[in-house]
Amino acid sequence: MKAKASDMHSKDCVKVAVRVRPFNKRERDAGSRCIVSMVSNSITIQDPRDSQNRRLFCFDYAYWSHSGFVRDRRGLFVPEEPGGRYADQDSVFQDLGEGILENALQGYNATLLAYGQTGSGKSYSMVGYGPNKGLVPKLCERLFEDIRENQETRQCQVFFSMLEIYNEQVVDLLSRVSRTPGGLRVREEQQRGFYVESLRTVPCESASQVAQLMEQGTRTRTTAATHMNANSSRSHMLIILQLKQIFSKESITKQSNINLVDLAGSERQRSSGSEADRLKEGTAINLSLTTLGNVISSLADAAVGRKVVHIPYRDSVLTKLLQSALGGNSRTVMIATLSPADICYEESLSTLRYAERAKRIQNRAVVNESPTERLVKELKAENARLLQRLSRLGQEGRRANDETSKTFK
Ligand SMILES: Nc1ncnc2c1ncn2[C@@H]1O[C@H](COP(=O)(O)OP(=O)(O)OP(=O)(O)O)[C@@H](O)[C@H]1O
Repeated sequence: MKAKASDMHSKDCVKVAVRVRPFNKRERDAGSRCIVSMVSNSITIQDPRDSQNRRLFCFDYAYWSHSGFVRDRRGLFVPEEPGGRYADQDSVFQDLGEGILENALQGYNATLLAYGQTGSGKSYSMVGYGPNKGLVPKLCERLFEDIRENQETRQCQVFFSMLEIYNEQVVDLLSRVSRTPGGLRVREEQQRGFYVESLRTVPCESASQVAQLMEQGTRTRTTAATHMNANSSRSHMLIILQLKQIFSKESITKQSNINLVDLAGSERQRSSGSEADRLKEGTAINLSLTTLGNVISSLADAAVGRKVVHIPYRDSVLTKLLQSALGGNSRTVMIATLSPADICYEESLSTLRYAERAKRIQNRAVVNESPTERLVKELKAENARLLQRLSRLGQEGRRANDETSKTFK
């Protein structure tokens, strides 16, 4: 549980995973060809117009979820045969979700970002559909299991928030009151960094309570999208789990934030709306994603020693809220999702390039132990050391006295 000192100041590269989904109906109907192949952690994409043009990428994890699966009696997509290459929700969780949870339990902030074009499998990986639960519900189940198993050694509090960023406006997906015109304000404090003012944070005691809140949030998101005549795949969804752990015996409090981010579809937005809508979308909707790309590029350049004067975090709401996740105090994982189809070549190649840049980002995560508690802990240790020394000196003093009195007898 305790982070090693060497861990606390070392650089953590953003871990990147790529996942390829099965063909969808449209792709099957179009007789699409699979242009993506994977061997271990490397992935090759082939230009459908030029078979000699292949690009190879290597990532921390590569998940083949395109073929080799069956639907079992429970409705779960599982490998056709034991040990088959199909990566199911469980294996993705074991690699990515367990690590995120472990980091949060150690006191690190942790972030998981899903990036990819609309319909490439972001929501499937993050939230899941039906019995095929994704990373977020599985992570919550494991978190509350861990809390129950260790309730003798620590007390835990979990707070849940869910928000959406659309057109650079923040919408609280759990708020019971009507939407604030212009959205909620993003503020900055020196210690805390950027945060959303008046965002509802709900204390939670079980994974099922979190699941209910997520359902409520998803409903609000769909309604909001309809209300704004928008498509929810054009907004960014951010779930924040705040975890507070109190270790009374050691007088330590650890606090960590888990950010779970389902980004807007990364494809170039083609608006079917009015001229004014198109203008607005061209600037505001893409602004957060474009800025995210710029932040990632600048950080990737900085990581390879290029001179970078300015990281443009402040240019969009999303990058303000993700500042600590990108180049800051967080252990961050990105899952980039791909369609395997030839008709999606351009978008898939651009996702892979984006993911490759993200891989170079270096963060500096630290364990968030409460300083006052740490001080108490340090003072207690110092006190114990002094008492021990005093008692040793006392014994030595007594022995010396005894020796002196012996000499003078
Ligand atoms: N790994 C997978 N295995 C099986 N089916 C998948 C997988 N990934 C995605 N799918 C299916 O592909 C479809 C599109 O996936 P999903 O809704 O997750 O895309 P998305 O990227 O979140 O899209 P949007 O940006 O519109 O939210 C869904 O029907 C989903 O069930």
